Amino acid sequence: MAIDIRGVNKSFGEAPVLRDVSVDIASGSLTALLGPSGGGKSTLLRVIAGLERPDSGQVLIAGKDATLTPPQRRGVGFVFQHYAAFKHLTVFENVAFGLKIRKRPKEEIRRRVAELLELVHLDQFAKRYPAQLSGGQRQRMALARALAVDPEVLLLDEPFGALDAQVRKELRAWLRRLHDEVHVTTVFVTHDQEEAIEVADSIVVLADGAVQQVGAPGDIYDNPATPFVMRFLGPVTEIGGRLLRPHDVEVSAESGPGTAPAVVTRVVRLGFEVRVEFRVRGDEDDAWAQLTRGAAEQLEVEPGAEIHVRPAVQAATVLAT
Ligand SMILES: Nc1ncnc2c1ncn2[C@@H]1O[C@H](COP(=O)(O)OP(=O)(O)OP(=O)(O)O)[C@@H](O)[C@H]1O
Repeated sequence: MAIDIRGVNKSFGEAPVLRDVSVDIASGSLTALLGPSGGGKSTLLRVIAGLERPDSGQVLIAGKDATLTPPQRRGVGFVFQHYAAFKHLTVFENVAFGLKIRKRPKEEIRRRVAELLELVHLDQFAKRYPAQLSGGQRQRMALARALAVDPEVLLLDEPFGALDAQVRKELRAWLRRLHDEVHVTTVFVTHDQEEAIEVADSIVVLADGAVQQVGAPGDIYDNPATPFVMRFLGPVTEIGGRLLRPHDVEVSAESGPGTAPAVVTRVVRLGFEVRVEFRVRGDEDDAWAQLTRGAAEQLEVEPGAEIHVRPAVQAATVLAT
C-alpha cells in the first residue's frame, strides 16, 4: 500500500470531522475522495499531507508511520483549487522552484523542467508569467511543479474546481492520460460523481466524516452499499420501496412475472434517451424509466397509457430508507 490510513479521528472544537476513517490506497493508483460538501474530504487530504494532525489514528506512507512527520518530509506533492503561483517567476522558474531549493545541478533542472512542461503540454509557455496563462494552463503548471520533486504521492484538492465546465472536462481526460504515463500514486478530492467515475481507478465515498464505501467506479455504481451511495453516484428512482437505476426499469405493454401495473404520467424525449415517468398503482410518488428512443417508440408510450414495470433481472436494488 502506498497510503494506509488507520482509524483516523479528527475534530475541530466539538465537531467531529473525521470519524474512525480507515482507507488503503494502492501504490500507483488514481483514487478519488468523493462526497458532498462538508463531508471531510479536504480534511482527510490534509491529514495525508501532514497539514492537519489527527486526534487519533495513524497515517502510513510507503509502509512507514508518517503520522508525526512534517509535510515537507512526507514526499507528497500538493495542488489546491486556487493555486498560488509565484507571480514574478516564469512558468519555467515556477516548475523549477522545488528543484532549486534542493540545490540540484543546473543542467538536471533544465532537463527535468523541459520534460515536465512537455508532459503537461506547456512547453510553448515556458517563458510566460502565470498572469499570462488561462486557468487550465495554470493548474497544469501547478501539477508540473508538484511532480518536479518526484513525490511519492500526489494530492489534488478539487484541482479543476474553479474552471468552467468545458475546460474541466478536458483536464479530467488529460489527468487520466497523465496518470497513465507517470503512475504516481494520486489522490484527488471531488464532489462531482461524474468526474470521479470517469477519472479514478478507485473511489472512496466520504460523507459525515465517515467512509461510506470504497471500490472501483463500476462496482460502486452497480453495487452501492447504501441508499446514500446509490443516490450520490447517479440517478435513482423508487419502485415499491426499493431504489434502482432508471435504466434498470423494464417497461412493457403486457403484464408478466414480477411486474407491477402503472400509468404513464409524462414522456420526455432527450435526444437518444427517453424518460418515461409513471405512477405504480399503490405508490405515492411518480417513478421513472430511462429508455432508448427505439424502445420507447416500439412501446408507443404516451401519457395516460397503462404499462407494466419491473426491475431488470441484473438490476441492483437497495431498500429505500
Ligand atoms: N480549520 C478548520 N476549523 C474548523 N472547522 C473546520 C476546519 N476545516 C474544516 N472544518 C469543518 O470541517 C468540516 C469538513 O470540512 P472539509 O473541508 O474537510 O469538507 P469537504 O468534504 O472537503 O467539503 P468541501 O467540498 O466543501 O470542501 C466542515 O464542516 C468544515 O466547516
